[in-house]
Amino acid sequence: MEAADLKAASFSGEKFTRRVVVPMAGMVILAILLVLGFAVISADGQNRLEVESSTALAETALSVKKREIARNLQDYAVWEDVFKNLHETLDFGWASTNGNVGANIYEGLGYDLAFVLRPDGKTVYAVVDGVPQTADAFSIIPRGLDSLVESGSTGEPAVGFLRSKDQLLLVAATAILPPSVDASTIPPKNRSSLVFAKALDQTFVESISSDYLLDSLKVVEQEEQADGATLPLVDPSGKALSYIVWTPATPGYQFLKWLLPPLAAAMVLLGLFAHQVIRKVRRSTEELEESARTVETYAQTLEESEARFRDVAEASSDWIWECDGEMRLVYLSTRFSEVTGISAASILGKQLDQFFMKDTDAEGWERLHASAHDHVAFRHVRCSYKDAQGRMRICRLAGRPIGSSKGQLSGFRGTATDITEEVEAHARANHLALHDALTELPNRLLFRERLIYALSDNRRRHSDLAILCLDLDHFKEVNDTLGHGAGDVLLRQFSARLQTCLQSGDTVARLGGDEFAIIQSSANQPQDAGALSRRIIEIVKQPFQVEGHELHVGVSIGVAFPDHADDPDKLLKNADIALYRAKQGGRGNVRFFEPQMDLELQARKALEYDLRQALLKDELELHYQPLIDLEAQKVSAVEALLRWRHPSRGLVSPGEFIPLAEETGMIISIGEWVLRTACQQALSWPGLRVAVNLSPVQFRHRELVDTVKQVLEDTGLEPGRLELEITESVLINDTEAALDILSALKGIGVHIAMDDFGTGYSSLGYLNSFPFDKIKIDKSFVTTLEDKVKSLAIVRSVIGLSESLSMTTTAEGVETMEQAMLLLGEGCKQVQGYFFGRPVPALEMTAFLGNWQGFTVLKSLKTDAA
Ligand SMILES: Nc1nc2c(ncn2[C@@H]2O[C@H](COP(=O)(O)O[C@H]3[C@@H](O)[C@H](n4cnc5c(=O)[nH]c(N)nc54)O[C@@H]3COP(=O)(O)O)[C@@H](O)[C@H]2O)c(=O)[nH]1
Repeated sequence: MEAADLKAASFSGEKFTRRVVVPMAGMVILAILLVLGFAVISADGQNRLEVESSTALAETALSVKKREIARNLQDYAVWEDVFKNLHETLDFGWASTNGNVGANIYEGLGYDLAFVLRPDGKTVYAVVDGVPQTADAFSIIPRGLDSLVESGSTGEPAVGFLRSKDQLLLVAATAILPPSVDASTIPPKNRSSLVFAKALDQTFVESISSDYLLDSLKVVEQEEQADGATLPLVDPSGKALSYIVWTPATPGYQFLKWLLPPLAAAMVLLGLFAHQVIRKVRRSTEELEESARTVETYAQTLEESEARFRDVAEASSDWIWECDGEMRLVYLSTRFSEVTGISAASILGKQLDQFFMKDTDAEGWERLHASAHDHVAFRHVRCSYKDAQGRMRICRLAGRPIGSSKGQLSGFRGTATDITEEVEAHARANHLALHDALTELPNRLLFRERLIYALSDNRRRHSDLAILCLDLDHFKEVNDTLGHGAGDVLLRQFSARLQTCLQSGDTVARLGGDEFAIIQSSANQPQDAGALSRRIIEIVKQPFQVEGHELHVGVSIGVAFPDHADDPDKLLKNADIALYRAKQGGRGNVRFFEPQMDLELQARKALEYDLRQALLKDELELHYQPLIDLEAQKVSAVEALLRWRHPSRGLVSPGEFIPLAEETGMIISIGEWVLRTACQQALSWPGLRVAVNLSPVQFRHRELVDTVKQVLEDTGLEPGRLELEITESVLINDTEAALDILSALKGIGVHIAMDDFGTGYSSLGYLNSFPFDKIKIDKSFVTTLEDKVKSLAIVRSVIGLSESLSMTTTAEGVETMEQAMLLLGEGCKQVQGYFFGRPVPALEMTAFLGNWQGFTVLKSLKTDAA
């Protein structure tokens, strides 16, 4: 059934109510009304029949009473004795004798009145309520009696209802005639009349009522009852004098009474039954509706799913294929031609494996054939085919057997998904995941994989293996000065040169930044690793041409062998440790890993950890060494020198931990602490300048100038009382930037001293370019001042140069009086050294300053010098 048909077939509860419940209820109500109507009409009919029959009965009763009175009257009127004693003569005695026309008329016959009227109408004899008397009949019955008497004079009794003064009477009158004489011989006008009257009193009415079963019969003046149970009592002229009324039986109502309860019960039952039926039908209808809806939903879902399937089939690169039992292609969806460019007709009829070819998935290919043989479904079988242009494409096949109606295999049906792009993308992603994008060399991941393989192979073949870690010297400077673009070019050129040094089977990888690594397989280790390292160092010595610049960089190499570790990560780490040591020993070096190096590295790490804690645990402190102004003969400054009081290591020399702090960057926070502490301390030594050493790392830090400003502001030390000591090395790499920083510092008002002058490049050009406030002659010259002519010459020329540039000269490391005398003689302005005072904690320095007797010493020195 179509969805639309189902929809049409189903109808809602509302419709059900309209189409089924309402008509059914209407019919039931109509039936009830009809039955009720019929019952009421029938009851009414019965009632009317009853009224009619009771009316007939009442008429009969009256007529019986009339006939009865007429017959009784006739008995007396046609009696010889009556004719003789009451017509021919009037024998009152005879008449009143009981048994004649006396009390017996009342007591025996029940008539209330009896009259004898002469032919002239005169009442000659009367019996009233059984009492014979002479009363006038017309006085008692004033109206209608005369005509009744006249009618009865014919000899036939005339009967009618007449009214006395106070009651209604049934009256009968007839002529008194002798039975022995032919009545016609006596003319009517000569006839006497006998009249009987019976009052329609309660007794009379009740007798009729009981005799004729006329319930509640009574005489009324007006016609009361509308239902017809009434009968007029008319006088001889036909005028209604009164009415008798009674309550007729109501068999109809009885019938209704009898009928209605069971009928009502039947109706209720019928109603309940109908309700139940309707409920059931309604429920069934709703269930039907629900199932119709479900079917409709299924149908709709099916339709949507079909549409979706069609859309997907048309939109995706998949195509649908079908084979017969012999695995010959018998159907190809339209997408086939669109994707492959091949006409379906040219392929149909071919075996499935004639079109599709085995690809890298050999196991899948076997599975495909096994599935075809065993009639089971298969999927994810990767295979290839040639498209219309002859290009090799890769696709993924899935199929399931199609059963015939007899349950036999009638073929296979499935999908083919072209995954060429996916495979290519995967390969690309794979390549990207395993190679360095800049140099195209294997990356760390691939290097590690190869190393794992090489190590397992090495174990198998017992061949020797070397791992080389390489790091370009001064690469950072190239990046910083020429930019990252130039750095990238350099890295590419370097990687190209590296590859020329390798043998086939070796792997070179870029591990990150300027860090490279090589896996060298050779039967002659460690000699070959050494030779390769030297080759690389040599080849890198050749200048690189980068963006118009000729760059001279070196390379440091660390080498490790599986002898010390055959775990790939450990091996690489060992090579890295060796590289670190190579760099420490000066650039352009090669170092082979030794277990000792690892221990040193561990020690260094422990020191690094402790140093990090030192700041937090307040283990750092400053010692101060005096600087003596020879001219003014006083202590003019103190140099702040850092000390680390370690709980177990003891007092650690800055020479030991400052390089580590510089390498790890901790020097920034340590340096700031030194600066702040020294400035704060200087406040307690008024008039003295405090000298603070700046590490090259600290000097290059972009926040140096701001930090200095902030510290001076926070501590309130006058800027002119702070002297910052820098070494020549800060000027070497980027002189201009360094000069900018120096100018900024000078701008704050602090003094700048060139420390350790003579140990580095000793470029006099720096002194010209930037007017330092002071030059500190390194202690190595002072120490050898007496022995080496060269030292004296250098000291002398530095002092001369300083003077000409208006700078102060400070000679460091003065340990003897001789050195001091010599320096004084050479015109040196300031001296510093153990001879005058060793670096001491602040408290001791305060005491030293208080006890300073230097003037006398200097004076004696001056005298000696003179
Ligand atoms: N960046 C920072 N460097 C600092 C800081 N504190 C010290 N240092 C540098 O550490 C190096 C070693 O310093 P130290 O062991 O304190 O040695 C200093 C003096 O004790 C020593 N000196 C002084 N007089 C003499 C002497 O007569 N003979 C002798 N053999 N040595 C002497 O010289 C060092 C001071 O040198 P200098 O700084 O060149 O004035 C050292 O390079 C310090 O610079 C710091 O807080 N930050």
